[in-house]
Amino acid sequence: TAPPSRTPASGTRPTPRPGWRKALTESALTVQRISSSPGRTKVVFNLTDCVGCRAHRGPDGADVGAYFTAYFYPLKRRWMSAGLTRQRVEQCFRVAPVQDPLANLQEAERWARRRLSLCILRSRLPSRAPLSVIFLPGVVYSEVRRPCRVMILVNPHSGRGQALQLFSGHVQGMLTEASVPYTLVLTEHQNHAREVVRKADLSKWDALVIMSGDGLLFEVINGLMEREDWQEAIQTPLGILPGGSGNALAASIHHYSQ
Ligand SMILES: Nc1ncnc2c1ncn2[C@@H]1O[C@H](COP(=O)(O)OP(=O)(O)OP(=O)(O)O)[C@@H](O)[C@H]1O
Repeated sequence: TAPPSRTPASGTRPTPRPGWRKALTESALTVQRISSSPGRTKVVFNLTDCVGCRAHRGPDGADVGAYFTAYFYPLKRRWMSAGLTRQRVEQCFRVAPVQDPLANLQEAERWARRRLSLCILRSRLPSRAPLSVIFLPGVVYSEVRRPCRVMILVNPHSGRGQALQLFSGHVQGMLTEASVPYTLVLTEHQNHAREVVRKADLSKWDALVIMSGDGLLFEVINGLMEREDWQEAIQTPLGILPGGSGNALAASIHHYSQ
């Protein structure tokens, strides 16, 4: 087992640094250097900040080791700023207990899928809650099935017309890291989201997420309430990602979830 490192750049091979130990609890992944020398020897990754992980081979075909990469979004202070914001931290771990690349990959998959994924789930939930949650840092977590299938409605004209760019720049990658399958719906006119939600087969979705301002969420709620099965439909977990101009609801939900 090797220490945390950035994902190896294509064509490069990370320098093996032996003597690190990983420990996984329900709340944290700790990586500790086995060393008698002073200095920073322990790194703790809080699993509540982790959105997902994946196992993979390295870029060098001759490397028998396998890797698992975990994606964290811890709250960090920005340079010259007083407030804390979530910032992406990608950690790649090399796994090479034996000389067999396939066995090493299986071991990396074991870490990535069974151990880390399970711990991410447990760290987010009260002890007896079902193992299900939406993996988007900075939002209120709803209890939904995993893997959860999400319909994401984006109003490309909301705010300063940048909702789609915000989605591709900030959200899309995070959904991939968290292995959340989604369908993107770009609204084309006023009340489009309302119609889509009113007619949708909601059994296909575990959550509806809107990336816009308050107006689109208002449409989605109206669409749900206009259905014949509204009592069931309104139970669908809803998510809001700020993409509008005011974003009053997203701001207040986020504020009270802190
Ligand atoms: N493609 C579209 N073209 C024109 N209007 C749209 C489109 N998609 C949605 N809308 C309408 O735009 C209205 C305003 O959108 P929304 O509230 O999401 O953004 P905003 O006004 O920029 O943000 P905020 O409400 O936070 O100030 C919504 O009520 C919705 O009906």
